[in-house]
Amino acid sequence: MPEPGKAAATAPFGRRLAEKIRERGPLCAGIDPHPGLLADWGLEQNVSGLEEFALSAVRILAAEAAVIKPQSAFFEAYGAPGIAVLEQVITEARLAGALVLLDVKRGDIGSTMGAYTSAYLDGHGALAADAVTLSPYLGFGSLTAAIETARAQGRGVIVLARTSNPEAAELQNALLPNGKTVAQSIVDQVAAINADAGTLGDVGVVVGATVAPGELDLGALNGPILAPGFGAQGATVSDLRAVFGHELRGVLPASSRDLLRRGPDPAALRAGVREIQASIR
Ligand SMILES: O=C(O)c1cc(=O)[nH]c(=O)n1[C@@H]1O[C@H](COP(=O)(O)O)[C@@H](O)[C@H]1O
Repeated sequence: MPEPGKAAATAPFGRRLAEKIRERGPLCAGIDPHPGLLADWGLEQNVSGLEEFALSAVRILAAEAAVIKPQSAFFEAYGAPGIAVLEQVITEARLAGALVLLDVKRGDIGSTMGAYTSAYLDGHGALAADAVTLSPYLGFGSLTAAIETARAQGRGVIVLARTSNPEAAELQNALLPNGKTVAQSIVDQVAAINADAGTLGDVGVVVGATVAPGELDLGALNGPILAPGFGAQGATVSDLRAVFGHELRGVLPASSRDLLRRGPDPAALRAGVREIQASIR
C-alpha cells in the first residue's frame, strides 16, 4: 500500500499490468542486444549498432507486447553511452504503450538498496521503470524499502524465486529448517505482501518456464509471475501450461533471443511477436 501521505502517482502496478495483459496478451518481450544478434542484424558491435538494434526492436515490439523487458547488462556493456540508449528504450517503450520491466536483478544490503531504489523506482529519473527485477538472495528483508517505495509510486518489483538457469536448483531448491524450499519461501513472502491486493498484486516472482511442474505452490501468490526460459532456453508452450496451469493467470512468458532473431525486417519482427502471442493465448 502507498505510504501515508505519499499518494501513488499512477494506478497500482498490478492493476495496470492486469489491464495491459487483457488488452495485449501476456507476452513479455525482452530487449537483449546480444553481440551475436547485432551481427545477425548486420550491425556493428558499437554504440551506433546498439542504438539501431534496440530502438528498431522497441518501436515494433512495444506497440504489440504488454511488457517490454530491456536487459540492462547489454547496455551497461557499452558504458555511459549504452546507458543513454537504455534510457531512450524506456522512453520509446512507454510512448508505444507498453509497461517497462527493467531487468537489473539488483540485490544488496538495505542501505545500498536505497541507492538502487533512487535509480530505478523513485521519482521520474531517466531509468525509472514501471517495475524492476530484484534479487532476494541477500535476504528478502533487504528488499523491503524498495518494495514499499515501488508500491507507493504505482510501481512494481519482480523478485527472483526459482530462476530458469540450470545452476539455480542447488541453491533455490535447498530445504530450509521449516521444510520449505528457499524458492517457496520467497514465493510465500511475496504472497503475504499481495494478500490485500484486488486484481493482481504489485510484487511478482520469477519462476523459469524451464522448472519441473509441481516444484512450487503458486496458488496464493496473487501477483505476476515472470516466466523466462521460453524459446531460446528450451521451454515450450506446453511447458508453460504444465508448470503454471492452463489459465496462466498473471504469468508473463518472456522471450528475448527467440523473438529478436526474427528481425531486422520490421514486418518479420512484427509477424514474429504476433505469432508468439497467438501461441500463448
Ligand atoms: O529476470 C529475468 O528476466 C530472468 C530470470 C531467469 O530466471 N532467467 C532468465 O533468463 N532471465 C532473463 O530473461 C532473458 C532470457 O533471454 P532468452 O533466453 O534470450 O529468452 C535474459 O535477459 C535473462 O537475463
